[in-house]
Parts: sequence; C-alpha cells; structure tokens
Amino acid sequence: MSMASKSSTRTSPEKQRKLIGSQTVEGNFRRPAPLQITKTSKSEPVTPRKLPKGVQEITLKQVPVETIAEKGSLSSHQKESNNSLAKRLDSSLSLSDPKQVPANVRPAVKETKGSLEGGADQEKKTLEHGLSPASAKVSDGTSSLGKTSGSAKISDRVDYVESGKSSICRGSTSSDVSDESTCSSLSSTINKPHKANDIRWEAIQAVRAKDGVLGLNHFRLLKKLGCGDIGSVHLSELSGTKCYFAMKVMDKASLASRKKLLRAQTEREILQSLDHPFLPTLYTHFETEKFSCLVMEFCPGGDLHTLRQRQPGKHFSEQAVKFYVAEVLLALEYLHMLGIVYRDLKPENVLVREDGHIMLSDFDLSLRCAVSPTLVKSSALDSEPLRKNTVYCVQPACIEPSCIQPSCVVPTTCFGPRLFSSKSKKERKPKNEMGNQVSPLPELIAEPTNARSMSFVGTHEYLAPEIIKGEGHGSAVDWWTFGIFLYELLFGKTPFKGSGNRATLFNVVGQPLRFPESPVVSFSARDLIRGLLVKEPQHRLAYKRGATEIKQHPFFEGVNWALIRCASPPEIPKPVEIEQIPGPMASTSDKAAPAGYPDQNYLEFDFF
Ligand SMILES: Nc1ncnc2c1ncn2[C@@H]1O[C@H](COP(=O)(O)OP(=O)(O)OP(=O)(O)O)[C@@H](O)[C@H]1O
Repeated sequence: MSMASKSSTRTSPEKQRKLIGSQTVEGNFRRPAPLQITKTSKSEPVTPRKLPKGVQEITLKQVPVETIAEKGSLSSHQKESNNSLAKRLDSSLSLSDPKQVPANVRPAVKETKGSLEGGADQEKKTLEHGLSPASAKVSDGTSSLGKTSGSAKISDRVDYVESGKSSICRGSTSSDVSDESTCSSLSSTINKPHKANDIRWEAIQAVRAKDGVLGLNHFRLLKKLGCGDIGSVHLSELSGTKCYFAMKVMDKASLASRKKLLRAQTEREILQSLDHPFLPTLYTHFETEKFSCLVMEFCPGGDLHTLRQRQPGKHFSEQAVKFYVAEVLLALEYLHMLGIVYRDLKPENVLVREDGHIMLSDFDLSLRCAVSPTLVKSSALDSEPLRKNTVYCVQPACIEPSCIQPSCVVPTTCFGPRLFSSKSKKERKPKNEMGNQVSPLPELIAEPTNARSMSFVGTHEYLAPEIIKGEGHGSAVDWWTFGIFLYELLFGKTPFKGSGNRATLFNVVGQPLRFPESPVVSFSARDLIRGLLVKEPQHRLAYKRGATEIKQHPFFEGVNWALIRCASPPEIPKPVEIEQIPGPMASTSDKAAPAGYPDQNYLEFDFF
C-alpha cells in the first residue's frame, strides 16, 4: 500500500508552537500545580467548591465587558479594564517560565477544567452528585480509562454527554484489560455510515473473531508520528493486514499522576461519537495493564501548519484557503451540532488525509454541552413545510446536512432534501440558476448557544478575547479561532501576535484588526475575517446561527457544500511505500517480549 510520508511531527521546533499552559505548563518542562481561575458573575454564580490539593483559586473582580472597537483608541474605562486584565494575565502567565519556552513554540493553554466546565446543565448534573469534573478527575486517579462503570458519578456524566445517541458502546468493563473493538465493530455500520464500507473495520473484526480480544500485540508500531500532552501517536499496522492506523498510546499511570485522566476520557468519548468525513474515525479502543490505546485513522499528509511553511511566501493561495477552511467549517458545524465546542482550532490540528482532504484532530480541549439542532428552513427552493413522505432525522451519524453517502440515501435516514425532493427533474432549477450552492440546502441551526465555560484554554495567538478577559465563553470562540485560522492561512501569520505571550494576549483584547499589504487578498476574504474577528462575541458573525451564517458569506460563493468531499484538493500528499519506513520501531506484546525488546515497558511512550 502506498502512502505519503508525514513530513514533520510536532516535535520539530518549527512546528512546536503549542501546548504550554499558562496554568498547566505543557511540553518538556516541569509542571507546576494547576491554577484555576474563576470569577464572580451575576449571570453565572460560581458554586463554591473544594479544590483539589495543590490547586490555587483566584477570585477576580468582574472585568467590565467592553466592546473594544476594531478601530480607535481605548477609553479611560477601557484602560481601567486593561489594568484588571493585566492582573489577570499576570496571574495566569506567571506559572509559565518564558525562559523555558523555546522559540517558535506556539503553545496552547490548558487550564485544569473547573466545575464550570461543560455548560450549566452539566455543572448542575455533576453538582447534584456532589462531584465536580475536577474532583472526578482526582477520584478517578486509579481507575482504568476503559471503565465506564467504575464510578457511578463518572458514568452519569458519560450518559449525560452521550444522551441522544446510541449507547451501544456504553457497556462496562470490570477488567483492567478491556477491548471495545466488539462494540466498535458491531456498531460501526449502525453508528458510522460514512465509514461503513471501510475495510479496516472488517480487518479488526476478523482479528477479534479469531482471537477474541484485540490488543497491542496485534499491531506493529512502525513509526512515531508525534507526541501530544497525553500520549504519543504511532503509525501502526494491524499485523499482516496492510491496514494502517494512527494509534495514540497513553500511559495510564502517567495520566493519573498528572491528573489527565478526565482529559483523555473526554477525547475518547468525543472520538467515539464522531462520524464525519472531516473528522477522525476511532476504529477501536483497548486497554492493557499499562496503556490506553486509541486506534484511529492515519493521515499521511502531515498538518496544515507544516504544509503552509512549504508554500511560496509561506501562505496558501486564496483558492486553496477556501477549500481548507470550507472543510474545517463543515467539521466545526458538525461538532457544534453534537454539542461540542472545539476550542483548539489552528493549522497544527488540521491534518491532511491521503486524498488531500482534511481531518480535524485533537479533542482534549473540547467542551461538551447540551444542544438542540433546529431545522429552520427545509430548503430555500422549497418554502413548503416538510413533506409528509420526507422524514428528516438528526441522528448524530446523519446530522451533517450534506450527507450523501449511499447508506444515507434513503429519505427516512438522512438529511437530504435535495436528493429526495419530490419535484420532477423538469421542475428543478438548473444548477446555474442556483447561484451559490448554499441557498438550496436546508438551514439548520446547530449552535450550542448555552455552552458556558470559564476555563482558560486554547493557544495564545488563537485565544478569543472573552477567554482572555475571563468573561465566560461559549461556542462563539470557535468562530473567533476560525477567523484567526483563515487569516493565518491567507497571510502566513496570525493578526495579534506580540513579542511574547503577554503582549499577544493584550493585542487580542485591545488591538484593532489590521491586514498586511501583501499578499493581496480579496475584499470578501477580508470582510469575512472582519466579521469573525469581532471582539465582542455577541456581535461576531455566526454568534446566533453558527456555520449557516458563515457558509452564506460571499467568500464561499460557488462552494458546493454538499459535494466538497468530492472536490479536488489543492495538494495531494506524495505517496511513499509504507515498507520504506524504517522499522518497525518496536513490535508490541502485552505478554511476550518481542525479539530485541525486553518487554512492553521498553516502548517509550513519552509525553513531551
Ligand atoms: N491520525 C493521525 N494521523 C497522523 N498523524 C497524527 C494523527 N493523530 C495525531 N497525529 C500526530 O501525532 C502528534 C501528536 O498528536 P496528539 O493529538 O496526541 O497531540 P497534540 O495534537 O499535540 O495534542 P495534545 O497535546 O492536545 O494531545 C501530532 O503531531 C499529530 O500531527
């Protein structure tokens, strides 16, 4: 099988511009005790809670919420706000030692999530059980990640998060060694119609049928693709099948000791719930005594940050940008429909698949909340109410408005009014009369507008002003980061970057948006960026109607949203023979040590 090589990993200095927390320092540095920042707010009372040992709590005075206009200087009132902001930033930045941060690193802030995380409903739910997520994380210190029944409180949280979708995978495991492949395989065609025909499911299922359970010993780890904060990712082959995966391996003891279990669990649960062409497929998850392993789709094309560095002038053409951001937009739209606020959009987290289409990765900073997608308009071409014989379903697996997979081409299982319209061919308007392809699509509002979090999370250059100001934030942060992302792909740099993290944060809050003179970028692109980079979230594009608003912007004119997955990507990764990759780096076994390796412990599943 031929695949393209990943040109660089996050470990290269150029790429490593992420993952230093101002509260929780990420990367190859000592980790100070996590700092939780809360503030008092009339609209969102903070329930007093007992903080875990080593966690400081800082209560800040309400920072006045001021709209800082894109143009114009700061008023004296705003200057006063800035003083409060300075104090807040100083306290949140004080834990990251700038001397320890290598140049070119664009780190993400990953504050330990407090009890306000997950929206008001989730907070209520957790408080009803007398356990905040933060304390759950601590109490879960020794439990296996695979256990969903180990703690009733944690199970409740899981049930809440996953309500509305099939709970076929919610089975409990009492052993420390669990294999969810049964679950994943059996439910794959039910829950993941987009990937139902993928031979990798069958390969996994065949191994499971033969050996009972699937484990680390069934895989050959060929190459380390990179390391994240909670695990390392390896290109792996399901032995003898020529089926390749990206396997994220997390050391459970390390997760527990570093209080990252909840974060790992969040990521796994989100991955399990996804079924979208631009989001990762989790084929299976299993645990060994030491490790928790996620078996995902492998993206051989590297990430957009690396790809951008290779472009002339280190920026993409506007046409290429339109393609990439359109696919990211669909992924974000789908996530919001599932009640997931992504919060960490940046080129590093957008991977390129073998076919050149994108895959948004890395969900451990995501916020989950309640959402109820509403169909506001069935079709612009068809203002009649929904037809009797057309049933629209909003199952997570089918929720994407542009779903066109064969498994979905039945009126009762998918959201596809254009495909199932009862109008005859003659009655339909020809394509060229449709103009922008957005208009005939149904309009679905899927903004989780109730989402609320006080966490200080994200990547400095990408942090939304409301996160920095500690006002509490919701799904609009994804539209801010979408604006920064668009800007960076077009201009080769982010708009508010300062000489250091502190300066960057001040710029985000107080500096007006400016565009460089070169490269020359269209008016519509700049107009879209202006709409997205409005400091006040309430006035930001997409605040109310989410992705639907953005899709209708002239920048996307001509984009065929329904068929973008079939469009030609700007670049297709160069294929390389997988056998040429030196390795395997290690064969894996739960029990027997492979030749040349003493035992499973040999595998260096480092985290920094
Ligand atoms: N499916 C995949 N295919 C190819 N490479 C991947 C895949 N998933 C992750 N990687 C690479 O592995 C590296 C580590 O990924 P991972 O998601 O664990 O960490 P991260 O993105 O740094 O985030 P975090 O620290 O939040 O976990 C990244 O450089 C990423 O590019």
